[in-house]
Formats: sequence, C-alpha cells, structure tokens
Amino acid sequence: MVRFLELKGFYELERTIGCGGFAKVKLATHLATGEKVAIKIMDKALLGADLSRVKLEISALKSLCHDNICKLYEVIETETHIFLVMEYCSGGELFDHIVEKNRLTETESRTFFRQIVSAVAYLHSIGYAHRDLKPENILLDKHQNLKLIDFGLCAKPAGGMENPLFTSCGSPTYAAPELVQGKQYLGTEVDVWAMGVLLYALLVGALPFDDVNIDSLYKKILIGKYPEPSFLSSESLQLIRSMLQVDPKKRITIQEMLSHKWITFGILEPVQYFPRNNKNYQRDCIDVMASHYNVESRKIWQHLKKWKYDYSTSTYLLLVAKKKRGSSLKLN
Ligand SMILES: CN(C)C[C@H]1CC[C@H](N2C(=O)N(C)Cc3cnc4ccc(-c5cc(Cl)c(O)c(Cl)c5)nc4c32)CC1
Repeated sequence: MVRFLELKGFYELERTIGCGGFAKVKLATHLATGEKVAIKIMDKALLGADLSRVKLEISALKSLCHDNICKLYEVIETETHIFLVMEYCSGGELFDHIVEKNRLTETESRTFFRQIVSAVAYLHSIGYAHRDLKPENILLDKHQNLKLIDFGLCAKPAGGMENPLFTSCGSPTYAAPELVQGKQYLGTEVDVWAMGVLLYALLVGALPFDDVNIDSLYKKILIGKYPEPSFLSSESLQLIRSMLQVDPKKRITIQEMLSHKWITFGILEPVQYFPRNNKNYQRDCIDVMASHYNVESRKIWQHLKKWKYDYSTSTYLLLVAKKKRGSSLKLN
C-alpha cells in the first residue's frame, strides 16, 4: 500500500472498507484521540472532471451538522491526493440490514425512516437536495443510528430550492418520473420520491419498480404502478402512495411528512430536524487540547472557530464525540 507521509503521526491507515467510483474508503485511527475514522482517499490524477463533484461534496459536508448525516472531521489535500476524514459507521449499509432481515416490521421501519426524514428535512431546510438517496448511501453506526453519506450529487441550486435542476443523476431505480423524462425538476421533490422507494424497500423488502431492462424500468416508473402487498397497514400504504405520486406537484412534501399519521404513530411527536446547535463550544474539550498542546484555551478557541477542517478540527470534533459517548477526554 502506498505510504501517505502526510498522514504519518496523525492517522494510522487500516483496511479498505469500500470502494466507490473514483474513491477508496479506508478504516483508520485518529492517533491523538484513538478514535476510529473512515478516510475517503481520492487520487487527483484519476478525478478529472469529477474534481468539481468532490469540491461540491466537501463544501456540502462542511456545512452539514446533523446526527443522521455522516460527519466530516478533516480535509487533507496534497499534491496528488485528497483525503476526507469522516465519521466511521461500523454498522454497515442499511441495504444489507434489510436483505438479511428480508423485510422490517412497521415499528423498525418507522424508527429508521424517521431518521431519514429528519436528515433530509434538515438538508432541504438549509437549501440542499441529496439527489442520490438509496439504501446503499445510508449506513448504520454501532448504535443502529442511520448516517446519510455520499453528497457527490447533492445540489444547492443557485437562488434556492425553488429553482429547477436539470442534470439527470442518481440511480434509475430510485429516480423520479420527471427525472427519467429529463424534465426540469425540483431536488426536494425527487428526494421525496426516492424516500418513497426507500420506505417501500424497508417495509416490503423489495423495490417498487424493478426491471433488468432499463427502458421497461423507466416505463414502470412513469406509470407509477407497483405491487401493494396485503401485509402493509393502510397508513403506511397511504404514505407510500403520497410519496410515489408521478405528478411531482401532487407529491407529499417533506414538511407534511414530519407529522404524517404513520410517521408519528405510537410516538405522537413530529420528526425534529434541527440539530443541537453545534456552535456552542465544549469548554472541557478545548481545555484538554489547550493543556495537551500547552497553549491557552483562548488560542485553541480562536483557531477552532475558523473551522479550517485541519487536525485541530478533527481532534476537537472527536473529543466532542467521545464526551457524548461518556468516554474519558484524554489525548495521546
Ligand atoms: C458505494 N459508494 C459509492 C461508496 C461506498 C464506499 C464505502 C462506504 N462504507 C461502506 O460501504 N461500509 C460498509 C463501511 C463504511 C464505514 N464508514 C463509512 C463512513 C463514511 C463513508 C463515506 C463514503 C463515501 Cl464514498 C462518501 O462520499 C461519504 Cl460522505 C462517506 N463510508 C463508510 C463506509 C460506503 C460508500
């Protein structure tokens, strides 16, 4: 394996945990805190036109802070590579979780789906659309919390979410009718459609629209008809129908979903989507860094609030994660 000198002393690279397109994702240890992280490694020479997508993903990840969105800790750029240091999700892909259980109960599906609704409502509230929502892009952490990943296709249309997008992207199986027709579309509306496909996959253990032939898959999506198994409750079926509306203007909105009767069944609480304000600094974490690096806390704080996504950022964010887990705040 190529030795990355820039990581030496800061991270210890371990096994490859996945490959995606132009990136390799490796498990690693953040040496100062001993915390496990996932590092997405991209060779600039191989990126070509995808470099703009990577820059887009980085700027998106830097502005996202939500319990159900994979956290970015640090960005390292060298002559030849870009490294994204991110939260490690040890629970694997949601997709595999569904496959091994065949299908989930309504209660399990509701627990997972509320987290997806929270993450997507948060994304939309700050002007982003994910545009590639699918089970493969939803991971689990060790506490079965969902983590949305892969923001390479997310869009923040100039002038806000009301402005239509054009680029057709994402996977056809989860693509909305207006997307496969190459029409103008709203990122928020195609995300809701993809969430409808996701909810169907959770509850039914199969895809609503599936076909080996891409053209017949498209036809099925445009017709918008899919099997409605009898084991589905009427509330869940009603929600799926309102999300898989061929006409995007008839489709339920994410705001209406927050308090939908299936979403709140048994919980009564609508979905919350605003994260704890991450801007209030954790003084104890800053003090641990200050004493470790032998500088005043004020200096550490002044550096941190620039959010440079350097090793100080990753050390601070990982100390905050340790504190949240109740682990001891110490640095090596
Ligand atoms: C199929 N995709 C295009 C790539 C695939 C690469 C492995 C990855 N993974 C896995 O597949 N496990 C099973 C382990 C795993 C554990 N923690 C992870 C933490 C972050 C990410 C991650 C990956 C990418 Cl490409 C991102 O853009 C972001 Cl924002 C985050 N992937 C992780 C990851 C899932 C995605």
